[in-house]
Amino acid sequence: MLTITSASKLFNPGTVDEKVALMDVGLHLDRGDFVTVIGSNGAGKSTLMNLISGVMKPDLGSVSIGGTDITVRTEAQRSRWIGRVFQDPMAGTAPNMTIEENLAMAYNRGRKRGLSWAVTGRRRAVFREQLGKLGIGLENRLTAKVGLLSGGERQALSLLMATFTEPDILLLDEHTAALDPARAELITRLTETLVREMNLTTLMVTHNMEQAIRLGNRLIMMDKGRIILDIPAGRKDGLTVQRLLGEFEQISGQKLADDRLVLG
Ligand SMILES: Nc1ncnc2c1ncn2[C@@H]1O[C@H](COP(=O)(O)OP(=O)(O)OP(=O)(O)O)[C@@H](O)[C@H]1O
Repeated sequence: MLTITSASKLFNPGTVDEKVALMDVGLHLDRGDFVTVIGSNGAGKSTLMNLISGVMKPDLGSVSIGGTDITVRTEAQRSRWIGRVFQDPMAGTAPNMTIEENLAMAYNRGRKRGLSWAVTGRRRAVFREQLGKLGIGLENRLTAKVGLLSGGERQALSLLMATFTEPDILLLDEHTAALDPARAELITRLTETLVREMNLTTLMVTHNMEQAIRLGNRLIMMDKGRIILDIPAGRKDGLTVQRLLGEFEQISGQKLADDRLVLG
């Protein structure tokens, strides 16, 4: 479903600020794979997500979805295939628009320009049904401005909007990190349900190692722009944070110096 081939990305090349964000990264996800991504600060996780979503292009290498090379396509052109939820609950939704207007926008994502964002009676029924799945009462607040929702409610809506059109790839960029533990757990459960029901091919960046172990069928660890560990479904069972830290030390020859990652 998703194939990244030999992707490299360098920032500020040839200057004192040169940073290797990705170095010769190869990754293939089959349809329905749910891959969690961990790694220390600056490991290249966000850059990887940005290359897939089209926010930036690799200096070398390629990205393809479903066999189509999308390396040079813009972010807007890719939006029909890709749904993304960011860490910041404010990022995925338009605060001055109502819940139903936001959903109409998500519904039209990647479709022909000029289509109306009008909320028809039929669409409203679909929106109500979809929102009902979240189980937090948003289906009764269709005309509420999104700016009035709590962070957790907004993130639940962002998640629904990102998955609404059953994208080929779902990118979750530390999407529970800014929430309190109870809301984070709610969003995690919703994520699991939506991914499972739609069999979505998913890449989820998280700083929470427990979460990375518990969720999904595969785990990758990044360090200094490379994928240094790729743990497939069978080997994930029985994995512990301690063992993961041990593997990191063994491969990189150093202790993991990122408290946020170690402590979760
Ligand atoms: N726009 C940019 N300009 C210059 N350097 C950048 C830019 N974006 C990222 N970098 C650098 O590239 C490297 C990888 O950054 P990236 O944000 O992908 O890491 P990350 O794994 O997401 O880190 P974190 O967990 O801290 O968010 C880092 O050294 C970072 O400083």
